Amino acid sequence: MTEYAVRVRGLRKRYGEVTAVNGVDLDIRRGEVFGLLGPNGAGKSTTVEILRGHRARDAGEVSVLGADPARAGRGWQARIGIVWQDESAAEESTVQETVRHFARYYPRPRDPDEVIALVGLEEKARSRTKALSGGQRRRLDVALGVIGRPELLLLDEPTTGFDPVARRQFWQLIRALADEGTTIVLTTHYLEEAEALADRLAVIAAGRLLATGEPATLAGRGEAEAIVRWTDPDGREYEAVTAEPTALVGELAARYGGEVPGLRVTRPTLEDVYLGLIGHGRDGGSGHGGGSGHAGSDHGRDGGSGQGDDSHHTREGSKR
Ligand SMILES: Nc1ncnc2c1ncn2[C@@H]1O[C@H](COP(=O)(O)OP(=O)(O)OP(=O)(O)O)[C@@H](O)[C@H]1O
Repeated sequence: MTEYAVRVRGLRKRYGEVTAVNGVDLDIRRGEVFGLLGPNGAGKSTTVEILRGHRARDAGEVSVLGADPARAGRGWQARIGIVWQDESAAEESTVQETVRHFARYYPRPRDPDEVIALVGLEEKARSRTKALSGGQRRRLDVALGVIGRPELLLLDEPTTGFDPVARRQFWQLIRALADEGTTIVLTTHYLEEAEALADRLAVIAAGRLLATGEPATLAGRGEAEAIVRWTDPDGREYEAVTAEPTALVGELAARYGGEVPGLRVTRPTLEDVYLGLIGHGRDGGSGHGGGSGHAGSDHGRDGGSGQGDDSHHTREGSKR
């Protein structure tokens, strides 16, 4: 058994004139929760479909659970669970019948009633699937994805349409599956979901990999300086970028004789880093790389306004 559940090298896929995947490399370790982020049309679904063997590639090497998806057989397929975008059709059969039916396809399925409870559909177990709400149907999709006790679970935007409580229940389920050793690859547009679940992330745009890493350190986020904002009693807003926010807050507290008016101290969020990577950072720039930490921001470039000292880059009247 190799250390990796998924290895991809130089993956390319075109649809006519459109290059959907343009030379992507991925290494996803066994037992890892791996998030794929990227704007609409980035190539995420295409990549996941190729990993599953549902789509042929034009070039590159792909190994999933030790096999090439283009040539792997039924035994290999049974080791993989999937939750696709808009998958389930409205049916006359009930939730329970549907889950039991799918369980029969697998050699070592989970208990269908347990799975129904895991996805929070107990009260709907006897409802026809056509009577489910959009979010409930999505939960059924998740149930069908995990019923076969997969070694690798591929989830394409699994929580679209979930209410906030359902989303958190789903996160618990994913963490429980990860604790059991399931490798999980998920695409999502919810950055808080990526942050909550993923051990590592890849950001792709226009079919190319822009960055990979842990959510806390992606694209220099770990070393990024803090932004300290405050409002002068005369109403002017200030912000300073500093590696030593505590020291600056101490200086400000001394200057204002106690409470610093309108004080806020922030570090770049995953969203800041993501937007910087895909070229929609705070400066609206085209920053691909985000090596500065505040990916796409212009902090620290236009020096002081007289407030603060050389260790903090301060400017006045900034706005988000
Ligand atoms: N079956 C298809 N035929 C032609 N073009 C396609 C097909 N599927 C995807 N594409 C194109 O390939 C590109 C990548 O699409 P893909 O669905 O992989 O993106 P995505 O990152 O999953 O997007 P989203 O976040 O919107 O789901 C897009 O430009 C899309 O229009």
